[in-house]
Amino acid sequence: MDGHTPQRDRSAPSRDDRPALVEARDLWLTVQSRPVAVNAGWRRALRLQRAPAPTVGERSPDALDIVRGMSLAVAAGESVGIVGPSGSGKTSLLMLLAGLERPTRGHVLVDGIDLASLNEDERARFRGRRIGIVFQSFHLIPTMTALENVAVPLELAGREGAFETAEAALRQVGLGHRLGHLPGQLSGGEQQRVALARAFAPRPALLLADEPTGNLDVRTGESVQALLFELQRQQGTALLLITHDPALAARCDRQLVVSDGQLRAAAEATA
Ligand SMILES: Nc1ncnc2c1ncn2[C@@H]1O[C@H](COP(=O)(O)OP(=O)(O)OP(=O)(O)O)[C@@H](O)[C@H]1O
Repeated sequence: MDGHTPQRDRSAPSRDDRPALVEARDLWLTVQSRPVAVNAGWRRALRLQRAPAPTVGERSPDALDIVRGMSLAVAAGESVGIVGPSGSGKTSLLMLLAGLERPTRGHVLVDGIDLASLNEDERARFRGRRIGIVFQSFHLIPTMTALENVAVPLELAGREGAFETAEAALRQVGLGHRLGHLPGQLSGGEQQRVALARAFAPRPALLLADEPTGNLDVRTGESVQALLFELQRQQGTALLLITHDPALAARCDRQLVVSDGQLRAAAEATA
């Protein structure tokens, strides 16, 4: 890893005393509530004064804590449903766990690796090998066929036989007959199946799913859910599933609730 030795820490137990696959320790994410940079022309036109930059270590008066001390441990193969009101910080948590957002404070360990100990390229490579992500709006590359959408990330991760693996993954999600079609030629449910094939093809240890059926009608959503849990169980993947649907969250081994930037067990949240 570029001569860089990531920190390994396997000491932290998850709730059932197995070493945690994912461990988030007291995560905070603070953003500025005002735009940081306003074009100088607009600034003059609007007669805005440049806000004085806070000195290092000083908290800006515009700081907004959108994640406020979240801690979490997920064991290998475990599924966790995360619910909570809109704007409470669910997607922000997922971005932190994926290493796509850097915590202002706290640490994320996946498979014993502290994501902060990796540089950006190493984090991207680590994600490519160990973490799959499924978004509500599919996030497929529109100019690539279904097969390319699954195969290219495998190739980029240096996998041998990327196209064969991708084809097998697409057959597994029932799309063996649509390999050469572009996302725009596929229905929403089919596009999400491609996204599932792409996420599971590298056999990740962790799958992060953000409202994976939020853009689908009820029937299509149910078939995508069934497929998601089938692949998760088959591969023994840990799953962190964000949803507004309590019935979908209830299909997971346990549920957590995000509220106002904090994370609680579902039972605590209703008590
Ligand atoms: N980069 C950012 N800059 C400023 N505010 C942000 C940023 N990212 C998220 N937020 C704010 O943080 C809060 C939490 O957002 P987040 O997307 O995590 O909520 P959520 O629980 O996933 O919501 P939803 O269920 O509607 O998707 C929101 O108020 C959002 O506007």
